[in-house]
Amino acid sequence: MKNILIYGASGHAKMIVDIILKNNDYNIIGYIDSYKPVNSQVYGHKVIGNLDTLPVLINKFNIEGIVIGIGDNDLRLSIYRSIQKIAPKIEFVPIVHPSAILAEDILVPEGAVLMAGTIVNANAKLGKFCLLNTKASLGHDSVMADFSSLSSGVTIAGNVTIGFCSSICLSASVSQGLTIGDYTVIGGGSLVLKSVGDFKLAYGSPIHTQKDRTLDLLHTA
Ligand SMILES: CC(=O)SCCNC(=O)CCNC(=O)[C@H](O)C(C)(C)COP(=O)(O)OP(=O)(O)OC[C@H]1O[C@@H](n2cnc3c(N)ncnc32)[C@H](O)[C@@H]1OP(=O)(O)O
Repeated sequence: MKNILIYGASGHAKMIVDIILKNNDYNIIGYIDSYKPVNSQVYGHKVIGNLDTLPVLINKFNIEGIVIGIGDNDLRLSIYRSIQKIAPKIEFVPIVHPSAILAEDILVPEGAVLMAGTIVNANAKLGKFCLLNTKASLGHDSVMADFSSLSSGVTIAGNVTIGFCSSICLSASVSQGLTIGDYTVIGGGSLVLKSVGDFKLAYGSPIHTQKDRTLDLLHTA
Protein backbone atom coordinates (compact mmCIF):
# COMPACT_ATOMS: atom_id res chain seq x y z
CA MET A 1 0.00 0.00 0.00
CA LYS A 2 1.33 3.43 -0.94
CA ASN A 3 2.25 5.86 1.82
CA ILE A 4 0.42 9.15 1.38
CA LEU A 5 0.03 12.56 2.99
CA ILE A 6 -3.07 14.72 3.17
CA TYR A 7 -2.63 18.45 2.67
CA GLY A 8 -5.04 20.27 5.01
CA ALA A 9 -6.49 19.14 8.32
CA SER A 10 -10.01 20.58 8.26
CA GLY A 11 -13.47 19.00 8.07
CA HIS A 12 -12.97 18.34 4.36
CA ALA A 13 -9.74 16.45 5.10
CA LYS A 14 -11.58 14.36 7.72
CA MET A 15 -14.05 13.24 5.03
CA ILE A 16 -11.12 12.23 2.85
CA VAL A 17 -9.55 10.24 5.70
CA ASP A 18 -12.87 8.43 6.18
CA ILE A 19 -13.00 7.47 2.48
CA ILE A 20 -9.42 6.18 2.52
CA LEU A 21 -10.15 4.08 5.63
CA LYS A 22 -13.27 2.63 3.99
CA ASN A 23 -11.41 1.77 0.77
CA ASN A 24 -8.30 0.60 2.66
CA ASP A 25 -6.17 1.51 -0.36
CA TYR A 26 -3.56 3.94 1.01
CA ASN A 27 -1.50 4.17 4.16
CA ILE A 28 -2.06 7.65 5.67
CA ILE A 29 1.19 8.88 7.23
CA GLY A 30 -0.28 12.19 8.43
CA TYR A 31 -1.33 15.68 7.43
CA ILE A 32 0.68 18.65 6.30
CA ASP A 33 -0.95 21.98 7.09
CA SER A 34 -0.07 25.67 7.13
CA TYR A 35 -2.28 26.56 10.12
CA LYS A 36 -2.41 23.69 12.59
CA PRO A 37 0.82 23.11 14.51
CA VAL A 38 2.87 19.95 14.15
CA ASN A 39 1.64 17.12 16.42
CA SER A 40 -1.99 18.37 16.38
CA GLN A 41 -4.24 15.31 16.39
CA VAL A 42 -7.02 15.39 13.79
CA TYR A 43 -9.45 12.50 13.22
CA GLY A 44 -6.97 9.81 14.20
CA HIS A 45 -3.90 11.21 12.44
CA LYS A 46 -1.24 13.79 13.25
CA VAL A 47 -0.14 16.95 11.53
CA ILE A 48 3.50 16.13 10.76
CA GLY A 49 4.69 19.20 8.87
CA ASN A 50 3.95 21.88 6.32
CA LEU A 51 4.96 22.76 2.77
CA ASP A 52 8.47 23.80 3.90
CA THR A 53 9.15 20.38 5.40
CA LEU A 54 7.52 18.40 2.57
CA PRO A 55 10.79 17.30 0.87
CA VAL A 56 12.16 15.96 4.17
CA LEU A 57 8.90 14.13 4.93
CA ILE A 58 8.80 12.55 1.46
CA ASN A 59 12.26 11.04 2.01
CA LYS A 60 11.77 10.10 5.64
CA PHE A 61 8.43 8.27 5.17
CA ASN A 62 8.83 7.08 1.56
CA ILE A 63 5.80 9.14 0.52
CA GLU A 64 4.47 8.31 -2.95
CA GLY A 65 1.19 10.20 -3.04
CA ILE A 66 -0.68 13.18 -1.70
CA VAL A 67 -4.31 14.30 -1.51
CA ILE A 68 -5.11 18.01 -1.38
CA GLY A 69 -7.88 18.05 1.22
CA ILE A 70 -9.05 21.58 0.47
CA GLY A 71 -12.60 22.33 -0.64
CA ASP A 72 -11.99 25.87 -1.94
CA ASN A 73 -11.10 25.68 -5.65
CA ASP A 74 -8.77 28.71 -5.83
CA LEU A 75 -6.88 27.56 -2.75
CA ARG A 76 -6.68 23.95 -4.00
CA LEU A 77 -5.18 25.25 -7.26
CA SER A 78 -2.66 27.41 -5.46
CA ILE A 79 -1.60 24.56 -3.14
CA TYR A 80 -1.28 22.23 -6.14
CA ARG A 81 1.07 24.68 -7.86
CA SER A 82 3.19 24.99 -4.72
CA ILE A 83 3.42 21.21 -4.21
CA GLN A 84 4.33 20.66 -7.86
CA LYS A 85 7.27 23.04 -7.53
CA ILE A 86 8.49 21.40 -4.34
CA ALA A 87 7.84 17.75 -5.29
CA PRO A 88 7.35 17.40 -9.06
CA LYS A 89 7.33 13.58 -8.96
CA ILE A 90 4.62 13.12 -6.32
CA GLU A 91 1.37 11.46 -7.39
CA PHE A 92 -1.91 13.26 -6.66
CA VAL A 93 -4.11 10.28 -5.89
CA PRO A 94 -7.86 10.42 -6.67
CA ILE A 95 -10.30 9.61 -3.87
CA VAL A 96 -13.68 7.96 -4.53
CA HIS A 97 -16.18 7.05 -1.78
CA PRO A 98 -17.40 3.43 -2.14
CA SER A 99 -21.01 4.66 -2.38
CA ALA A 100 -20.29 6.85 -5.44
CA ILE A 101 -22.11 5.65 -8.57
CA LEU A 102 -20.12 6.06 -11.78
CA ALA A 103 -21.19 5.11 -15.30
CA GLU A 104 -19.00 2.42 -16.84
CA ASP A 105 -16.99 4.83 -19.02
CA ILE A 106 -16.08 7.39 -16.35
CA LEU A 107 -12.38 8.06 -15.76
CA VAL A 108 -11.40 9.60 -12.45
CA PRO A 109 -8.35 11.82 -13.06
CA GLU A 110 -5.52 12.78 -10.72
CA GLY A 111 -6.53 14.76 -7.68
CA ALA A 112 -10.30 14.32 -8.13
CA VAL A 113 -12.37 13.73 -4.98
CA LEU A 114 -15.84 12.13 -5.10
CA MET A 115 -17.64 12.14 -1.76
CA ALA A 116 -20.42 9.87 -0.47
CA GLY A 117 -23.46 9.41 -2.67
CA THR A 118 -22.14 11.22 -5.74
CA ILE A 119 -23.42 10.19 -9.16
CA VAL A 120 -21.60 10.64 -12.46
CA ASN A 121 -23.67 9.66 -15.47
CA ALA A 122 -22.74 8.26 -18.89
CA ASN A 123 -20.09 10.01 -20.97
CA ALA A 124 -19.52 12.76 -18.40
CA LYS A 125 -15.95 14.09 -18.09
CA LEU A 126 -14.27 14.89 -14.80
CA GLY A 127 -11.42 17.39 -14.79
CA LYS A 128 -8.25 17.05 -12.73
CA PHE A 129 -8.68 18.03 -9.08
CA CYS A 130 -12.44 18.45 -9.46
CA LEU A 131 -14.53 17.92 -6.35
CA LEU A 132 -17.99 16.39 -6.10
CA ASN A 133 -19.25 16.81 -2.57
CA THR A 134 -21.86 14.70 -0.75
CA LYS A 135 -24.79 13.63 -2.98
CA ALA A 136 -23.83 15.86 -5.92
CA SER A 137 -24.76 14.53 -9.35
CA LEU A 138 -23.32 15.22 -12.80
CA GLY A 139 -25.56 14.49 -15.79
CA HIS A 140 -24.75 12.55 -18.94
CA ASP A 141 -22.29 14.17 -21.39
CA SER A 142 -21.53 16.97 -18.94
CA VAL A 143 -18.00 18.25 -18.43
CA MET A 144 -16.33 19.56 -15.28
CA ALA A 145 -13.12 21.45 -16.07
CA ASP A 146 -10.02 21.10 -13.89
CA PHE A 147 -10.33 22.42 -10.30
CA SER A 148 -14.11 22.93 -10.55
CA SER A 149 -16.48 21.75 -7.82
CA LEU A 150 -20.04 20.75 -7.00
CA SER A 151 -21.08 21.32 -3.38
CA SER A 152 -23.31 18.92 -1.49
CA GLY A 153 -26.68 18.24 -3.11
CA VAL A 154 -25.94 19.96 -6.44
CA THR A 155 -27.76 18.62 -9.51
CA ILE A 156 -26.22 19.13 -12.94
CA ALA A 157 -28.38 18.08 -15.90
CA GLY A 158 -27.07 16.57 -19.15
CA ASN A 159 -24.69 18.31 -21.60
CA VAL A 160 -23.62 21.02 -19.15
CA THR A 161 -20.10 22.47 -19.18
CA ILE A 162 -18.60 23.82 -15.95
CA GLY A 163 -15.53 26.00 -16.40
CA PHE A 164 -12.07 25.96 -14.87
CA CYS A 165 -12.03 26.57 -11.10
CA SER A 166 -15.78 27.27 -10.99
CA SER A 167 -17.92 26.35 -8.03
CA ILE A 168 -21.59 25.33 -7.96
CA CYS A 169 -22.67 25.84 -4.34
CA LEU A 170 -24.94 23.91 -2.00
CA SER A 171 -28.06 22.36 -3.59
CA ALA A 172 -28.01 24.48 -6.78
CA SER A 173 -29.41 22.99 -10.00
CA VAL A 174 -28.19 23.63 -13.55
CA SER A 175 -30.49 22.90 -16.48
CA GLN A 176 -29.44 20.90 -19.54
CA GLY A 177 -27.10 22.14 -22.24
CA LEU A 178 -25.84 25.24 -20.38
CA THR A 179 -22.31 26.56 -19.91
CA ILE A 180 -20.92 27.94 -16.68
CA GLY A 181 -17.76 29.96 -17.40
CA ASP A 182 -14.33 29.86 -15.77
CA TYR A 183 -13.79 31.09 -12.17
CA THR A 184 -17.55 31.51 -11.71
CA VAL A 185 -19.52 30.81 -8.52
CA ILE A 186 -23.19 29.81 -8.60
CA GLY A 187 -24.72 30.55 -5.18
CA GLY A 188 -26.38 27.95 -3.01
CA GLY A 189 -29.97 27.04 -3.84
CA SER A 190 -29.86 28.64 -7.30
CA LEU A 191 -31.76 27.39 -10.31
CA VAL A 192 -29.70 28.04 -13.45
CA LEU A 193 -31.79 28.28 -16.62
CA LYS A 194 -29.36 30.37 -18.73
CA SER A 195 -25.61 30.10 -19.30
CA VAL A 196 -23.35 32.23 -17.06
CA GLY A 197 -20.04 33.76 -18.23
CA ASP A 198 -16.52 33.82 -16.77
CA PHE A 199 -15.64 35.46 -13.42
CA LYS A 200 -19.25 35.83 -12.22
CA LEU A 201 -20.97 35.34 -8.90
CA ALA A 202 -24.59 34.49 -9.76
CA TYR A 203 -27.49 33.39 -7.60
CA GLY A 204 -31.27 33.20 -7.32
CA SER A 205 -34.00 30.78 -8.28
CA PRO A 206 -34.05 31.24 -11.19
CA ILE A 207 -30.77 33.23 -11.32
CA HIS A 208 -31.61 36.92 -10.88
CA THR A 209 -28.36 38.46 -9.65
CA GLN A 210 -24.97 38.47 -11.37
CA LYS A 211 -21.90 40.27 -10.08
CA ASP A 212 -18.36 40.35 -11.39
CA ARG A 213 -15.92 38.35 -9.36
CA THR A 214 -12.26 38.89 -8.72
CA LEU A 215 -9.84 36.12 -7.92
CA ASP A 216 -9.12 37.28 -4.40
CA LEU A 217 -12.75 36.60 -3.38
CA LEU A 218 -12.76 33.37 -1.42
CA HIS A 219 -15.64 30.97 -1.62
CA THR A 220 -16.40 27.56 -0.18
CA ALA A 221 -16.89 24.39 -2.19
C1 LIG B 1 -19.76 19.83 2.99
C2 LIG B 1 -19.86 21.35 2.84
O1 LIG B 1 -19.88 22.05 3.79
S1 LIG B 1 -19.91 21.96 1.27
C3 LIG B 1 -19.92 23.70 1.48
C4 LIG B 1 -21.26 24.23 1.17
N1 LIG B 1 -21.28 25.68 1.12
C5 LIG B 1 -21.56 26.34 0.02
O2 LIG B 1 -21.83 25.74 -1.01
C6 LIG B 1 -21.56 27.84 0.08
C7 LIG B 1 -23.00 28.36 0.12
N2 LIG B 1 -22.99 29.83 0.05
C8 LIG B 1 -23.34 30.44 -1.08
O3 LIG B 1 -23.69 29.78 -2.02
C9 LIG B 1 -23.31 31.96 -1.13
O4 LIG B 1 -24.42 32.30 -1.93
C10 LIG B 1 -22.06 32.54 -1.79
C11 LIG B 1 -20.84 32.12 -0.98
C12 LIG B 1 -21.89 32.01 -3.18
C13 LIG B 1 -22.19 34.06 -1.93
O5 LIG B 1 -22.02 34.64 -0.74
P1 LIG B 1 -21.60 36.20 -0.61
O6 LIG B 1 -21.07 36.76 -1.86
O7 LIG B 1 -20.73 36.24 0.57
O8 LIG B 1 -22.93 36.88 -0.42
P2 LIG B 1 -23.34 37.68 0.90
O9 LIG B 1 -23.40 36.72 2.03
O10 LIG B 1 -22.43 38.88 1.01
O11 LIG B 1 -24.79 38.14 0.54
C14 LIG B 1 -25.06 39.30 -0.19
C15 LIG B 1 -26.55 39.32 -0.44
O12 LIG B 1 -26.86 38.33 -1.42
C16 LIG B 1 -27.77 37.37 -0.91
N3 LIG B 1 -27.35 36.07 -1.34
C17 LIG B 1 -26.09 35.56 -1.27
N4 LIG B 1 -26.10 34.32 -1.75
C18 LIG B 1 -27.36 34.05 -2.14
C19 LIG B 1 -27.97 32.91 -2.71
N5 LIG B 1 -27.27 31.82 -2.98
N6 LIG B 1 -29.29 32.95 -2.99
C20 LIG B 1 -30.01 34.07 -2.71
N7 LIG B 1 -29.48 35.17 -2.15
C21 LIG B 1 -28.18 35.17 -1.87
C22 LIG B 1 -27.68 37.48 0.60
O13 LIG B 1 -28.86 37.07 1.22
C23 LIG B 1 -27.39 38.97 0.79
O14 LIG B 1 -28.61 39.67 0.69
P3 LIG B 1 -28.85 40.97 1.61
O15 LIG B 1 -27.79 41.97 1.18
O16 LIG B 1 -30.25 41.38 1.26
O17 LIG B 1 -28.67 40.52 3.01
